[in-house]
Amino acid sequence: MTLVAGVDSSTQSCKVVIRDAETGELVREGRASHPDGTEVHPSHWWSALQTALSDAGGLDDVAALSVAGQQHGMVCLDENGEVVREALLWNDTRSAAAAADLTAELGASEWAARIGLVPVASFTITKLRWLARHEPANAQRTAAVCLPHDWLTWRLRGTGDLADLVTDRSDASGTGYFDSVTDSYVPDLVSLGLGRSDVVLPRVLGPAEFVEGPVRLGAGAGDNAAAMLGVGGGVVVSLGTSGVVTATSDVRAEDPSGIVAGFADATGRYLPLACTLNAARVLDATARMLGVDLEQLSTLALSAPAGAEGLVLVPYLEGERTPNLPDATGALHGLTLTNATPANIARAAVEGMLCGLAVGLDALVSQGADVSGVRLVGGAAASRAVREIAPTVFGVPVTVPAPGEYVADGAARQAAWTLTGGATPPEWAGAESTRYEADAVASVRERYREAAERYLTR
Ligand SMILES: Nc1ncnc2c1ncn2[C@@H]1O[C@H](COP(=O)(O)OP(=O)(O)O)[C@@H](O)[C@H]1O
Ligand SMILES: O=C(CO)[C@@H](O)[C@H](O)COP(=O)(O)O
Repeated sequence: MTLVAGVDSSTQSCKVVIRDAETGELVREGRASHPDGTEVHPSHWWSALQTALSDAGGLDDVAALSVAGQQHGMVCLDENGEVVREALLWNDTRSAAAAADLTAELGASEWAARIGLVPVASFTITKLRWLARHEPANAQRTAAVCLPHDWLTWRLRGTGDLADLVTDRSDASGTGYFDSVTDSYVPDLVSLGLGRSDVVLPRVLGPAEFVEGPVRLGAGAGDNAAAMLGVGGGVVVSLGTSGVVTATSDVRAEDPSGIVAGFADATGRYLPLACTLNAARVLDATARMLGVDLEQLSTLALSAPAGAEGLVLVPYLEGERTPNLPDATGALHGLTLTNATPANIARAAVEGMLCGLAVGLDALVSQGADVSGVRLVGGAAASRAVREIAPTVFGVPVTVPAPGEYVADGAARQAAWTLTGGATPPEWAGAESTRYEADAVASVRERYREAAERYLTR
């Protein structure tokens, strides 16, 4: 049996799956936690990867490996390959003013037309602008810029040579300085961010291309592109730290409102995507607030009626990206003496988180996506309340693949692709799915829309 490994270096943890390259059957797996925070030294990802790999039984019998990871994080390296400063992650909003400036400088329509994105604080280019403005010595010392998954692939490769940095088209398309139609970096946009363009950027490998390391190393991917490869297509809603709605397309999305980002996928196509900053952690915070665990939160939420008797939770706990409100805070609206119960609060948290994602689904539809059903993945898809309430908010049937690590699975499938070559990835049997159907409750979204317009800033 030939084995392949897939890695998901995500915001909260590192997961490794080892699968049979031919059938996709899961052979073993491992995981390790990442530290909290939106500013993290990449060495933590490296030690978590080592732990997760050893937890998964190591790589001695593995033929190929690909790393998928959280998108957009800014990893700056000096000319010796040392990390210049802690990486700023996708959910670090300190570059919000830089994003607004960059958008104003070219105009939203030109950004959308040139690279399919309108800058928001998540994208790497805004972090480079922040660095140039606030830490000019670090900006000056930066000899190479890469993304979390690129850096891990490079460390695995082990040469220490900046010229050996590689990436893939899906993650490059989220930087803000890569054109996924011509598949090339845009030097004037690198300059617009960093103030200069004479930095090393990772070479962009094709979907089945590889480089040599301790094992064959695939190009890797952004986590959302890898999840799409892992579940095998459709409209995917992922409820991890971020809430993400994605589909696959033959054309790049160019949305001047910036709600839909025109990313690339991991197969040579495109991945229109809308992303919120507030998903699974809204439930973590609500459970903490109510003094219950996640299982009890789910039970409480399902014991309350749809609409939580008028309670609406607007979940902007980390600020928000969709809509672009980096300084907004969350709020609980509609409290009365009768509806102020733990059950209603739990229900409002689940509904509020899902309503935030439904805004993204609407935006995908307005970009031409056919949303007749969604596939639910990510940590919070393990919640029964989330699975059962999702169709009432989204208004379409929801299928939930068997619990698994779909980002790491997509990376493993890419690793297998490096062994088979060809235009398409190897066919692996899809996971068993459970389908959830329920009538849409339109009033939940209507009341959320009204509440979401009212928020306090930090
Ligand atoms: N049963 C559950 N109910 C609700 N949330 C859950 C449950 N199990 C895990 N989670 C949440 O899922 C999140 C981790 O999901 P994951 O997709 O791994 O995130 P990320 O990819 O951003 O690191 C955590 O916030 C965790 O609390
Ligand atoms: O910023 C985005 C997508 O644009 C996020 O989806 C990140 O890629 C982080 O993903 P998770 O760690 O939450 O899965």
